[in-house]
Amino acid sequence: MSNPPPAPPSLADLRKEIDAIDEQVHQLLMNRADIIDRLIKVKKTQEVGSAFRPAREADMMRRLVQRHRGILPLDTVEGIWRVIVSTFTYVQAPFSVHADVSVGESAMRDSARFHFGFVVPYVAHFSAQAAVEAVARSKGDLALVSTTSGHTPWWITLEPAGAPKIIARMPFIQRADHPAALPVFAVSRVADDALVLEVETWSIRVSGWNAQVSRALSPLADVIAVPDTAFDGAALLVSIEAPSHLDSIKAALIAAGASVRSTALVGGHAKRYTVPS
Ligand SMILES: O=C(O)C(=O)C[C@]1(C(=O)O)C=C[C@@H](O)C=C1
Repeated sequence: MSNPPPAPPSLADLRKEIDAIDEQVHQLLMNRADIIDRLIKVKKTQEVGSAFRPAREADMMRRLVQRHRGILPLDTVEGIWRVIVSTFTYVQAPFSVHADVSVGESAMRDSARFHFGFVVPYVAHFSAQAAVEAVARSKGDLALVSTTSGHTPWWITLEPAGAPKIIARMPFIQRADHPAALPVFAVSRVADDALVLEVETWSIRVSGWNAQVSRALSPLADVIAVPDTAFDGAALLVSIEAPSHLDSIKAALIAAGASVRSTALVGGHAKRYTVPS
């Protein structure tokens, strides 16, 4: 005779298991905080201004996605880790997020809260220029601006040495129906060795800008263009990823009939990582 199947666990038993896991998760977070406390001294965060290390974060988010499985939504896991990592960034050196809400208040606020949580102060600005200028006046604050639209060439503020730079593009993990899908550049001052240039962002000023020149560039790079009617030209923010290169962009501009008046590297970010649907 076979034994009767074991009785299913009671609700109280399952809740005991959940309590034990919650305690472990909480304990592990406190252990993580202790490590951050030691890391502050090693990293000399206070001297540089910002503790944000976008390349490290992009890598952490990629690994998170790659090992994730099961019924827990990836959106939830990514959101939890964004709050953990950005809170520990804040704990090392407090900063504010200055967001350009001219591209849509709710989408920008969702992006700021998803990526930086509620502990990091959020400051709304009515233009990208104002957000970037607030960062330029600060020691380690960070601006969020759209990667796709520009009413003014705010990136010119980033040209001088010592000015803040584009340091990240978020979301770090792209996928269909991302809960904070608005593509944004993060602009901040970071240590030179923290700048990642897998994709370079260049400020390029051109003369002879027109639709044909714009079409010639679009297969080679992502471009935001602000036409400058006084000079028949434009201020461009061009995101360049290998195999494209600044020289190939310049050559394409010239071949299409434009001339290049100036170029300046204004930052960079990790390669875009897309989760297949
Ligand atoms: O690795 C670092 O440099 C850290 O400061 C730690 C940490 C984290 O909490 O994991 C926090 C901020 C950085 O942007 C990256 C990672």
